[in-house]
Amino acid sequence: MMLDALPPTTVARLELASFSRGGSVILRNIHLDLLRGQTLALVGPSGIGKTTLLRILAGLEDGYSGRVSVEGRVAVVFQEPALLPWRSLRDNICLPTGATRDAAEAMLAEVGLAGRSGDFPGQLSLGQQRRVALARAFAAAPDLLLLDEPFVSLDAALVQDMMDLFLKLRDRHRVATLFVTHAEAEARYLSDRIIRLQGSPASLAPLSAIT
Ligand SMILES: Nc1ncnc2c1ncn2[C@@H]1O[C@H](COP(=O)(O)OP(=O)(O)OP(=O)(O)O)[C@@H](O)[C@H]1O
Repeated sequence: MMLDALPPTTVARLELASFSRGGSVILRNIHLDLLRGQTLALVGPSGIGKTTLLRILAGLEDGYSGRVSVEGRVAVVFQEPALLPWRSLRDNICLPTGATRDAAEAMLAEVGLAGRSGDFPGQLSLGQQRRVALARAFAAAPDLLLLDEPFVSLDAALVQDMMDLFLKLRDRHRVATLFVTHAEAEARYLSDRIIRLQGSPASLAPLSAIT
């Protein structure tokens, strides 16, 4: 949704007065800007509303008061890779993004899956499927990238590989990123700024900068 023109470096602006679910206020008074080429990490305890905030930015939630302004395309990477099992890796990228076959294969090569474009998701490990999900997100040439715990349950070496891969793609595509994580070490490694959600999930959840 685009309501007002944003400053040129601002890809998305959230001005949330409140969001309620099941009669409880989950989020209140959250204002943030996401800037081109920058990564904002969102941390906080389980159940506080991190995914909800990300979903509001993605346009997947209504029922909030306030406004969300986004300039351009949005791509989301959830915890689960959410690939179509009956489609090849190439089709998993081309169909949702409109990328050409060549572009999809080039993106798969970028994430270390050269020559695998005709394979199916079931032939891949979870870590490899996550790479495809990241490739699919960047193939959409997003202006705003929303990552919801994309490295959870991967081993430490693979997390490091995935984080370095993300940094390479982010810098090339100059995307604005919101990165939701429990892992503050990941947040520090990847982001320009870290923000934390605090407070009871059933009441106010003010946001405060910690870096
Ligand atoms: N589909 C849903 N229906 C009802 N309540 C929900 C739903 N999804 C989330 N909630 C509730 O909304 C609140 C915020 O959930 P959310 O998933 O945004 O938290 P989170 O900080 O992302 O948690 P986690 O770190 O565990 O993923 C929680 O109290 C949760 O129980």
